[in-house]
Amino acid sequence: KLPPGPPPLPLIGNIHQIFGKDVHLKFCRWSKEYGRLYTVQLGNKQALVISDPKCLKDLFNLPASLGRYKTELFNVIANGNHGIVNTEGKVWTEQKNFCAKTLKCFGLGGSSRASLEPVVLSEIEEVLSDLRTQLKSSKSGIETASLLEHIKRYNCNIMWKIISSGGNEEGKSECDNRAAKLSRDYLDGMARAVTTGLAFLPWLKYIAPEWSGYNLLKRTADEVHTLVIEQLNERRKDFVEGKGKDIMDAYIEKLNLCDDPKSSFYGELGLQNGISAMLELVVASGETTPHTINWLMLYLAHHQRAQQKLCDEIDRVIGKDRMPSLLDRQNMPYYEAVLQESLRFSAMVWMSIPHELTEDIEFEGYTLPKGLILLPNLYYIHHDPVIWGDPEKFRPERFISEDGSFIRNDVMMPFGTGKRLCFGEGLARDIMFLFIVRFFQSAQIFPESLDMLPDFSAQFGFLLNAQPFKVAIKWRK
Ligand code: HEM
Repeated sequence: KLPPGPPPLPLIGNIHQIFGKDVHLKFCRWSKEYGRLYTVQLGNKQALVISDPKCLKDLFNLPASLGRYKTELFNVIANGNHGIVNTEGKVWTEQKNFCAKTLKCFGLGGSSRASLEPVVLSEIEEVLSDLRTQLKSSKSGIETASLLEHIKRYNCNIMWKIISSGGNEEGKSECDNRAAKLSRDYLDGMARAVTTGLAFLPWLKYIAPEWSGYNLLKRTADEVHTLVIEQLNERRKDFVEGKGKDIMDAYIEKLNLCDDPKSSFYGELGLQNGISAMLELVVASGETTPHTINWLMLYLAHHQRAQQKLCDEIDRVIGKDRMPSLLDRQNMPYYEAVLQESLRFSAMVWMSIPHELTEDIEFEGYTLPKGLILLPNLYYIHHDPVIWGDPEKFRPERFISEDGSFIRNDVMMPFGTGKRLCFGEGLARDIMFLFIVRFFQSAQIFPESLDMLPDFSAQFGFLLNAQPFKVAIKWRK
């Protein structure tokens, strides 16, 4: 017996009710009506929606919930079941552990921290310099700019450096020209696939491939696969063992050395897994990190007091003459609170990435069958009035204690929870910290005019993104 939920229609189930925009709000209304666990029917599949943080944690810590529901959203980029996001069992464990380890090594927060931090800071200087030039040449005389494209370029340049360019200039232009656009196109395809229902009705790809977003996903995935294969083959030619400088090198070495036919790194399958895993890193980071920074910018343009408090903290901890360093983070509780509140309020990855049960289990008095889709209602969890009191208010102070320190709150799960949570969290937090802190060390932002900033309603898709907006920028002395 499964928990109750909205009554389904024959064949399509509840799909007609979750079609179109703002579906996250519909799921929240059902959470209020049916409670912390309810069932929806998505075509021929049943899904359990979990809207309670403790239930979600308990469930996602069980090995049976580590399966992944294979939607077209990731099938195409994973070229079937390769890589990390779309795999389970041995392949998932091996690929995820390897990627997480190499990210630590070549990302910002690990052994290469000392070498990558200045590179990241110089990327930020470039964004600031571009903004200065753009604003000077603005004919209208109003110094306004949309920041999102700049932030995406910054993030993508860094990701591409970590994955495939080892920080050289060539990699950067490659990224600018192709990978950034491809990851954006792919995310657009994913957004379309969520609103058209393709995410849960795979047969739509046969009857409406263009309209459903499938063709966009497929075209983009094919192109980006070619891009990575080209690079990988080029690199393999003159690869020197032990001299790896990025994730692609680490993969080449691993593939070259693997002689165990049972390993997910072996032979042609190993190559497929490696390519999919690297692409998934680009896709998984390409929009999430920039849109989180973008939401934070929008909130701070609205909330000038919070912005001023952040600037004061930056001045106090870092000052005006020195560049920020990741080590400063531990001394900046208000920054941490602003970011945390932005992650909570936007609840950008609103339904996480669906899981699927790999075996029957007993849970909370119900028998949950193998194959059941698991949908974490992260939007509801981050907006539940019982937990937050005033969830519709942007209020970083909810994460600050009386003595001014940062309050960790276990209910926050913007990166998911359990054994399958996002392993890019550390890197995302590092990339965001350096950008946000250096930006507000240099500038302050204001609404273009009071009625020009959008409200906080989101553009609905796989992610909840802010509506396009511009801000006025004032450089700080
Ligand atoms: C603010 C930025 C980010 C947010 C909010 C975010 C959030 C999430 C969430 C909610 C999941 C689903 C977890 C689950 O399945 O239970 C996820 C998975 C994932 N994320 Fe992130 N993420 C962010 C940045 C990144 C970055 C920078 C990377 C790569 C370096 C990354 C790589 C991944 C991968 C590969 C998965 C799939 C993990 C798996 O299937 O085991 N993410 N992320």
